[in-house]
Amino acid sequence: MSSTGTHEPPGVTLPAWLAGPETVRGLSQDALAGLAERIRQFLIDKVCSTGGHLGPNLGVIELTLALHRVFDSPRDVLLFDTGHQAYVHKILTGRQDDFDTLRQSGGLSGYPSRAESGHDVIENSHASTSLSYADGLAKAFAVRQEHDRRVVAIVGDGALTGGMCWEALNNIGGAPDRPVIIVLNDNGRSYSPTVGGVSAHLGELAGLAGSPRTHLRSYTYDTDRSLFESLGLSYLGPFDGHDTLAMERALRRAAALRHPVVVHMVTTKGRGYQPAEDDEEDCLHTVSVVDPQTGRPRSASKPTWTSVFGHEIGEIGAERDDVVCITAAMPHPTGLTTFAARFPDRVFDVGIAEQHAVTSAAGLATGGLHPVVALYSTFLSRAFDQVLMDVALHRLPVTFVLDRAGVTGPDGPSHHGMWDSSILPVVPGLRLAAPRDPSRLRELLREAIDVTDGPTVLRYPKATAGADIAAVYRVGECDILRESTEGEVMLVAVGPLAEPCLSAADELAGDGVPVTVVDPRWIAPVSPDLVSLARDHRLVLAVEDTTATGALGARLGQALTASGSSTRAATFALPPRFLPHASRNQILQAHGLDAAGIATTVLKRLGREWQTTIEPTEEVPT
Ligand SMILES: Cc1ncc(C[n+]2csc(CCOP(=O)(O)OP(=O)(O)O)c2C)c(N)n1
Ligand SMILES: CC(=O)[C@@H](O)[C@H](O)COP(=O)(O)O
Ligand SMILES: [Mg+2]
Repeated sequence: MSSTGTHEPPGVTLPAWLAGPETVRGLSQDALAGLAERIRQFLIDKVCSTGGHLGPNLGVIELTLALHRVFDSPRDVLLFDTGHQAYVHKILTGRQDDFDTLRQSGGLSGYPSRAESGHDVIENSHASTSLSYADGLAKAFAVRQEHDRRVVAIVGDGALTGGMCWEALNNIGGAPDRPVIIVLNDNGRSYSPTVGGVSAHLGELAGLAGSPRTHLRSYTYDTDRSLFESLGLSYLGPFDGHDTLAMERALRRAAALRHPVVVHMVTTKGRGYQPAEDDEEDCLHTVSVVDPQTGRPRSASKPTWTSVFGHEIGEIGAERDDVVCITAAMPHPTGLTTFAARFPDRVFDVGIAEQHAVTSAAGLATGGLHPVVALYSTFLSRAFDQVLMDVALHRLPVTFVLDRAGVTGPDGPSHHGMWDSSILPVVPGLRLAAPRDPSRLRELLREAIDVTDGPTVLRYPKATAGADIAAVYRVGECDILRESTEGEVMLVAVGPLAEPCLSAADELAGDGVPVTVVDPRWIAPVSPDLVSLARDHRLVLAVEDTTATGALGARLGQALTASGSSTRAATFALPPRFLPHASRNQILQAHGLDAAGIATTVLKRLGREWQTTIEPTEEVPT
């Protein structure tokens, strides 16, 4: 019985015989259509219960069936770009029974996973990589003389706005005898409608420039040259991406060419599920646990770090007409919707193109503006050189706002934003801040946009934004959140981990261990005030939601040693390895970054094996 008193329909099941790709190759067209519809209902039922990428996967049901009927995975290699649209591929490769565990600790990954299946290749969820993998695999098969193996990349129109795709196309098009089959899944959207000249060109090819590609113009590719043909590839299409038979014929034609080829499939994101098709924002790109009747969350969401940023940048935009914003195809997920609505001429969506976003921001700053580049932490990694050389070398005032910093959770190892705090501090002149609460986010954002001689960075997690935590007093840039006069232990609380650090300090005080808790606010470069505060303590532990390698604790230890201090400083952070998916709190607890774990670690570091009275929660596989 559901909370609304109605009877929830029994879970949708799939035929038990659907155990591998070979099981769909003999189906009649009618049976295929029936199976596609059952898969559609299965996805709606399961993903509304677990959360995940609903819209993208509903749009590739018929396409994935056609792929597995024409190609012989895993001998032929199917490469899913970004990988968020590989649920149907997982169903067709024997994993239908695991969907109740989707994106959960120890359960099915939301992306391809080599550990799950030999049919899976690209694990990372970072867009625009599939064509480069395809280029490399095609070269490998040529060198190894495995000429019967086909390389098939499935790339979205959004991913195709990423620069790596064009670097790969340059190579693929330059090798006419090295076949690569590129299946373009064109639904006209990234999250929002895909932007730029590439999208407009695809719209022309599909016959409907600039609008959702729901109908096809008859297009004979011989008459007009597509961009792809200009690069040396063949182009087939456009085809109806929901007509399995038409796509099978197209894919067989493509394979028979024995030449690099783009097969243009026009699909509808969220196909067959009205709440997704009607969702203007992003066609239910990613859903939390939602009501399958409406596609909407069952309970109201609480203010998040993203929403705090989104409101404040809107206020700043009204005060500072030199502030402009850049997004890499993610205006809503990064909180820029309000700013875009209020200042439509001062927000730029550059497509899934983070490297370009950063250097375009350098151009904006050179032109006298103060750009704010809003990205997910994990995606900034691919634009490190642009931050270092195009922004910092020129001492340009660009502010980066990194959402999803630290442990993200269900999206797994390629999404945890656990590298920025170690990579960015090597950039000369760059200043990195980690707000502990909404008030500090607003305060630090304003401090950042007031910096005129170099890059500034803010980082915060994918989480609800907790209550404000007042400082007892401030020393330079550092906030003293709790003071102990005995100078035994100092916790350096980085960002939102201030809250568990204070809880741990309360527990330790009860164990007779006095603890000072300091929030540095700016975590790079290391503040002299922080070094001075640390020198007055015997043990200093920096508690950080990031990889331990090169984190603040390590840099603080270096500074203390350089100052001749005997104070021991250490980092207490995540292990320097890829962490599998689970919830954010499960992962933080599993690595001791909750109050119980922090208290226990302090006692161990002090050589006192006392157990705290806070019971650590259950262990989860890490
Ligand atoms: C480098 C990078 N930047 C941003 C993202 C976030 N992201 C995930 S899916 C997506 C949109 C992908 O659009 P498309 O390739 O057209 O696939 P669709 O969802 O339409 O099937 C974006 C921007 C990402 N995964 N990788
Ligand atoms: C595949 C991808 O990169 C995004 O769709 C991501 O999964 C979204 O993450 P959030 O749900 O945290 O916005
Ligand atoms: Mg798309």
